[in-house]
Amino acid sequence: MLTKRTPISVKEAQRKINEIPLNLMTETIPVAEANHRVLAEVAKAKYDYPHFRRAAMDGYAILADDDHDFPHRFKVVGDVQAGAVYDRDLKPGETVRIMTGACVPDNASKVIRIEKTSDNTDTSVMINESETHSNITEIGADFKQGQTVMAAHQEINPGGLAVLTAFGITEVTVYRKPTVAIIATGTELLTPGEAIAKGKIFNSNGIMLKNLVEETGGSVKMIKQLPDEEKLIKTTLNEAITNYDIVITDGGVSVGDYDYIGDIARDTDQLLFNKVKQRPGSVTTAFIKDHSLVMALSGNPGACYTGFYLYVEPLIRRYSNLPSRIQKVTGILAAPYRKTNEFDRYLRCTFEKKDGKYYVYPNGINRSGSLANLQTTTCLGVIPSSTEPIKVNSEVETWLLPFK
Ligand SMILES: Nc1nc2c(c(=O)[nH]1)N[C@H]1C(S)=C(S)[C@@H](COP(=O)(O)OP(=O)(O)OC[C@H]3O[C@@H](n4cnc5c(N)ncnc54)[C@H](O)[C@@H]3O)O[C@H]1N2
Ligand code: MOO
Repeated sequence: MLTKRTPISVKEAQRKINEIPLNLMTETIPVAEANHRVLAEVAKAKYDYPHFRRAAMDGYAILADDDHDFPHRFKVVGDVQAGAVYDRDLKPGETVRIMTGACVPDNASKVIRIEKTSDNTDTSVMINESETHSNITEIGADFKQGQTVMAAHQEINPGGLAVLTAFGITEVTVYRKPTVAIIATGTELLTPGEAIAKGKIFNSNGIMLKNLVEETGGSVKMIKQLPDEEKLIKTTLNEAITNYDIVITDGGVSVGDYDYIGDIARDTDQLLFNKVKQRPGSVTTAFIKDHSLVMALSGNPGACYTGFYLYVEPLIRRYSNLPSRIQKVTGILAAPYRKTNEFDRYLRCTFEKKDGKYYVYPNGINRSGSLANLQTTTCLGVIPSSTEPIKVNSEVETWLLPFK
């Protein structure tokens, strides 16, 4: 259906998405499943870490009073491997043979490395010289009891999992991932595995959107591929809206005869926008229904990809109380781009960093309907609308894309 649409700026469209109030929810999950989840509460040290005086070297523990006049023969009164404890005090002239990671006797002040000893037997050892370091890691060297081991709102990584596990923590409270439905529309769409046929194409946007959502931190709960049938699209869209936080559609959002998503958006009472002053993806549309955001991206692969980064990536990150991972820098357009644009163009580019400057190169075919450069694009260069082609070496706002 053809109706007049009023385009708004990208900034305004982003503002509208950014102003959607989110009901941030948390959930408690096993630490073993928490990699890349975002901690919602601070994690504190349950005890000092390490919680016992730990040998940092394989060697012999001695008293401070015996730490002089080497070489000096010591009586070996024990053998302490990691995990074991020698729970008596050392007496003058005594030592225990001790391994890295083992608990040092309370009154010992140093561990002399094995390399500095000779004539070792089960009952005696000659210690030839002292050490400048104690070779003992004192109680609480890493963390004192009650200290913050991980601040809230951090994305947990494998190193963080180690820190939490060091305190025997088995569960953490993290932000719940937003649930996402992805609905690709188009009677031309084939499912991978089907035979290619004239006029038909594979649903290449579906797999791209699924993986973009997942690597951003969303949970894809529904994936559909629908022919342009109004009733089917409406029913499926309503089912997705009822059940999920974000519904991403692609295709069918323009003004063509079968562009039903556009029609549905125009009928809603919470339309955020249905045309944006941008290329590619000027048809990008967003509306809210039943607390769910429907983000209707263009079916054109280049526009679908760009639309995800412009609007969906920051929204998914917000569900985890985190800023977008897109890094905005000022780049230098290092190769010609001759096309002029009525709207700002988010040009798919690559970049090179030299002497602290970002040199930005338009990446091959930049048409909205082209997907040739999607694998190799690493940034978007913003080319302002103009009647004149932009000059080489102009400064351009550059968005460095995550996971690239
Ligand atoms: N008369 C007008 N025609 C068009 C306008 C306009 O303003 N007036 N806008 C053009 C612009 S700009 C764009 S962008 C496209 C947007 O179209 P839709 O978002 O409605 O998408 P479709 O028409 O369904 O598809 C466009 C293109 O993308 C291919 N496609 C669709 N889905 C997928 C998918 N899942 N995987 C891969 N490729 C897909 C589809 O086959 C088409 O080639 O409209 C212009 N037209
Ligand atoms: O709005 Mo469209 O510029 O061709 O993607």
